[in-house]
Amino acid sequence: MFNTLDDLDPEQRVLVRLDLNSPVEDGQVQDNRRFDRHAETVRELADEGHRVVLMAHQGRPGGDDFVSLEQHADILSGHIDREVQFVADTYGDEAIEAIESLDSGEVLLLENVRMCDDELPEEDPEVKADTEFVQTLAPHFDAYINDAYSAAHRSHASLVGFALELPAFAGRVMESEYQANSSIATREFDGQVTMVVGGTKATDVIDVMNNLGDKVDQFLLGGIAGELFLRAAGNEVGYDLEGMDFFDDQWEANRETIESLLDERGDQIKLAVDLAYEDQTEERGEIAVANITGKDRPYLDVGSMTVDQYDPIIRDSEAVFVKGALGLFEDERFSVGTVGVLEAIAQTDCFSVVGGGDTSRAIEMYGMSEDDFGHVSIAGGAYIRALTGAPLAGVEVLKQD
Ligand SMILES: Nc1ncnc2c1ncn2[C@@H]1O[C@H](COP(=O)(O)OP(=O)(O)OP(=O)(O)O)[C@@H](O)[C@H]1O
Ligand SMILES: O=C(O)[C@H](O)COP(=O)(O)O
Repeated sequence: MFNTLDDLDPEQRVLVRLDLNSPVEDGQVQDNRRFDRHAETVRELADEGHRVVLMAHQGRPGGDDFVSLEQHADILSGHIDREVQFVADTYGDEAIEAIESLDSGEVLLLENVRMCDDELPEEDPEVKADTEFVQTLAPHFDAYINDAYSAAHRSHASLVGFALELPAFAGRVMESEYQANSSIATREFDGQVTMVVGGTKATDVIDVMNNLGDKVDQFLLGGIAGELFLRAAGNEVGYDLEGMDFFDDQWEANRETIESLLDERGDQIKLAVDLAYEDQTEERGEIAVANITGKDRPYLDVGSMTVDQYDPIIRDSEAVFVKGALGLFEDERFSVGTVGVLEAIAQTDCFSVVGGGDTSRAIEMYGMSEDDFGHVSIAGGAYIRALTGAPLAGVEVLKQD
């Protein structure tokens, strides 16, 4: 399929693309699971005595989180227990000097690749390979390693250009993410396959249903997306109240598609039977969907009866995939749905993949162990594409014929 670190010659000068894109609060880069995961690849390369040069991005130009990678070097250093040098340059003289001064087993992080003009426009790999950025850096290396699975849906220079100029390899994160996340599209399961879909984006849920309808036996819905399906089924939910902008635009754009999905795949689609809200005393209240008569409050989670209905379906499944949260789990009062399904998955020995940048955070937040899941993805946009079988530009260029 593609070459991995097992195929790398000894003592190489390696250029490694990671995805260290992180939340930034008041200018402070927040440590997160991406550092921990990529640490495995970086540690292995350094332990093997390669000269390790890392590339990554942070934020998008113009955004508050578009910052230097200096803090990332410190955070990563803590995860691999060795120094990560940093140079505030990507392919200028300063960067080249730092690269050329590296010794065996040393690690250097270059500046945010999105600060280079050549990085961002989405173009074909051949065009990216021909940029000054790639043409200047590539001759200083023996091999290119892409570990940035979660950014691999972007056809940017650091993700697709170097693979055409240097022998290319998949890092450990790339390998494991690719195998797990593509499995629903590529693998046959003996028993029932269940997909838990929620979150805020109706189009993600629609894409998954359109592409995987024949592979998945049951879709268990929740979240904002689930409310839109409930509304299409004739319930008085899924409306924006003052100050909200979750529903109206999505309803207008997706109403017909949702209605036809309910018509065509109604047997496979399980909707919430009750929902949770914040009551007058700021506690969690619950109401059966059948008893909702007015558009008077936002719903923030699926209810406990819904969790009771979803739980046995999960326990009877051979494989369970999760995309998107069933409620606003960041607030403990509205974590019941998301945590309920995750606990059911953790307690069974089904094959499972939990993804979505936000959703997988619930595992750590509520004290569950990643070891109880088959795979917990660190990808967002790349995960939904992989689920639906869409190719990822950064993976395609790694593939061997
Ligand atoms: N009823 C709800 N009201 C408000 N927010 C909700 C509700 N249900 C789910 N959410 C929010 O949805 C978010 C997850 O949605 P999203 O569609 O972004 O899914 P994801 O797949 O985890 O993330 P991403 O696609 O960004 O990687 C959670 O942070 C959760 O708070
Ligand atoms: O955080 C992510 O999902 C990836 O790093 C991709 O970032 P992007 O959406 O800014 O390209």
